[in-house]
Amino acid sequence: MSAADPRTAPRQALTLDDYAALAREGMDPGVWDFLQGGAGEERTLSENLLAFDRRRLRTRVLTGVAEADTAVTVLGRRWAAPVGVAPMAYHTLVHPGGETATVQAAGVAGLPVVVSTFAGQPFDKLAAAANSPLWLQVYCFRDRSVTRRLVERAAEAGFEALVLTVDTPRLGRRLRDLRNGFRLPEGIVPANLPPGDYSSPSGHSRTELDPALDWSVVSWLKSVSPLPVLLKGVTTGEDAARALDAGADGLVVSNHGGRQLDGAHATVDVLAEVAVAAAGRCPVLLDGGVRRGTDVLTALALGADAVLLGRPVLHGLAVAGQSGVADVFDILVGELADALLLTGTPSAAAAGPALLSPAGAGPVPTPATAVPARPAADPAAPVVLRKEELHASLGDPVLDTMNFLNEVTTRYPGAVSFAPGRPYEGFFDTEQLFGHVRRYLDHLAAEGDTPEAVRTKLFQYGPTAGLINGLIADSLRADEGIDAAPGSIVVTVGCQEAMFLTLRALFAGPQDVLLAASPCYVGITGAAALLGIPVTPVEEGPDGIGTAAVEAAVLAERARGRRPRALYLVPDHSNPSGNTMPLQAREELLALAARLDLLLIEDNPYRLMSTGTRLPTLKALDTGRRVVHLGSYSKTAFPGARIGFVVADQTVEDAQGGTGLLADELARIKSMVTVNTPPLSQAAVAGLLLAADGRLSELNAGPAAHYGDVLAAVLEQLERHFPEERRRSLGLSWNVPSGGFFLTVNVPFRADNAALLRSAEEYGVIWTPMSYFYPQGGGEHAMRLSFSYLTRADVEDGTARLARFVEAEASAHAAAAGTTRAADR
Ligand SMILES: Cc1cc2nc3c(=O)[nH]c(=O)nc-3n(C[C@H](O)[C@H](O)[C@H](O)COP(=O)(O)O)c2cc1C
Repeated sequence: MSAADPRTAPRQALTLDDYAALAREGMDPGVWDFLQGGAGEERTLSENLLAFDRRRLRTRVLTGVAEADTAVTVLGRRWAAPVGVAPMAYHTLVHPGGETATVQAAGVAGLPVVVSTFAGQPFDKLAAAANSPLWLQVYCFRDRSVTRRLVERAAEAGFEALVLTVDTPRLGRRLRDLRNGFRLPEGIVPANLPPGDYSSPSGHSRTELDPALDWSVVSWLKSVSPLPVLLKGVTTGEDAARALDAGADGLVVSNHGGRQLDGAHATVDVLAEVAVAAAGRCPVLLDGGVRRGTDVLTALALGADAVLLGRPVLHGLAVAGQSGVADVFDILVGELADALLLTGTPSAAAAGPALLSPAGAGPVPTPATAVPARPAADPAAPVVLRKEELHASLGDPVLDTMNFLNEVTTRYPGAVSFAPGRPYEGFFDTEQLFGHVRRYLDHLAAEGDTPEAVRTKLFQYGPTAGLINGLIADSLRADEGIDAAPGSIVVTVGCQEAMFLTLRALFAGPQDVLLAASPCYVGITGAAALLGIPVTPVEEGPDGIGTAAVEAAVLAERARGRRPRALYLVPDHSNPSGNTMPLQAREELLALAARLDLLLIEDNPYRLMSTGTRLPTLKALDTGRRVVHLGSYSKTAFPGARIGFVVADQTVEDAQGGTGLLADELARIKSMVTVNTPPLSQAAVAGLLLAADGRLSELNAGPAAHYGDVLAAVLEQLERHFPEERRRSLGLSWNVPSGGFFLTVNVPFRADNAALLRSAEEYGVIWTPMSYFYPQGGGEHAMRLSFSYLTRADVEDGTARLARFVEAEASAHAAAAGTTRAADR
């Protein structure tokens, strides 16, 4: 099949793409299409390449690295570079040397080969030619005895591992092959399978491959072979976790080179998710689109232990047999060595996330979107700024999370809205505001301030850390049992500024990650995005965030070479879920944080607005000063004041041994952000605190009862419209928060923007898609209902509308599912 002149090929081919071009020249077009093509419109196929193209590496200089070591160890075996050969059927199709030539080239390069179930040459012949590890790729047949025999043959030949392909219940729709009516040429048959008709790969896969595999296949395979089992085709964190539970010894992040589901993600885009879930417990490999040494390094930086190379190996083989494959390896490994050296990375094993852009692994603009130089502007024309020239974080979708919701709310003013997390306005009284300020001014006078001093306090720039820190400290002691010195408190412009200051101070470099409860309040993920801080979600359950999940996330991040610096959480009546952590979970989390040297950022705006027993805050239980406590007066006083605060009582020691508090550092940052929090606002809140002797809980007993009553109304109405039997048959459920402003309703259909629009337009009811609070995916079948802004009457009306909407969506969903099932039959 190879036609290009092998003597000229290596001279002409300087890159793997050069090899592809040469291979194509000499190949039968039908074979080329079979080899090169992907499924459907080949969007995933090209995305595999584009996703690498979008990434850029950070280079460190003057590192003293004169030569980089490309070697790695995988499953206890040394590979000369983090590169292996991906399993590909029928190497004999492109060169008579077939798999033997590939294996020989790999042996010389010190790289492993994963041999396909559909290899064109027998395992024992390959083993005899091999000088590096051979693994067997396994397809599981309907007739398990065929699979079993295959595996046994490989083990007998000395293969070292099994790679079970899990993304192929049947072959993807490869349109090029369908159009070409592709059939394997005579003589091209699998050498390690029983005789049969293999001429149509897709036809054969339909009749022979087991389409109904489940996780039990892993234990079955392990029961018939002592070899380690890797799963090829895992592309989500959830499946990675399941795979490890099922006993997998390794994972290959793969979309089959874009040959299965067209529309699947590029593998490099999902690699980090899988690597985090694997948490260093097993090797993680990646294939798909690797064409350059920098692609290999990018994959390592995102958490891969090694990559597998697919089509380029067949290109090299087609062009020049064993020497072509050898040249492909030389080019790729040489490029990798260059990339290591030029980024200042001493070895492949040392490659980590710091090699990627500061936002972690965020895509960088493609050349197509790069900004061209602009012609000199007409000096008289008003300036027009280009979005691409503003800071890249402004493109982060989290910043637009609420845009659509706001748009819908404006467009349907008559709808009942379960969306805003605002306090109820019935308790606000304009006149009282003057009373609060007056009370604070009287307090200052009683404390000995002269009228001039009072005037200065109100009218001048004030102390950056705040004016009313003493009153806040008293209130925290009276209400929360938190013993915080006034000097450890910084009064901020809303809690949002407190988050911003805290993140800025604590996160030192690209290796520092923020763990955040998932689902999560968008204010914190937005602040992290603006500051370029990577966020790793930690799943929250009905009892809030669990220690096992936190520990797994911390270990996973450490395995990737990153430092989990702090965990952000809302322990009481969380936004958005409404869940509350039990006391024991709080104590366990504090113990874990101490053990893992993790800081906790506790945000707790809703607890004093809730009736019933209040559990101690994390800060009240915090004997080791691990908790940075964020506070807000937006719910307990009024949001227009924009008063929040942070208790940051951690000691900070400088290189000379001098010490201060984290609060001092936060104040230094604040001095360059908002300078000080408006004194008039502080005065209004202080007056309120004084009115209640610091006990906001007492002052808010009325509003808290109101919120409790509205929450009860929502629960009653949901129950009325969906009694137990009905909701069970619909697949509907909701949580029962003990307070706060929110609850979660799980629905049997996708609660996305399209559904929200139908809900507003046809039923006059608005809610928030829960997926907004999962920046990395999740919550697609849940909605957040906020009730704080509503009255009982609103709730009755709104829930009736919501019930009609849910019933309609659920039956449309059931009808669609029925149609699909019928079509499948
Ligand atoms: C011609 C060809 C045959 C393949 N045969 C198999 C196979 O038998 N088993 C398997 O698990 N994957 C198979 N694959 C998928 C590869 O193992 C791998 O996932 C993919 O080629 C990697 O992408 P890349 O070609 O962009 O490097 C095949 C791919 C190609 C191109």
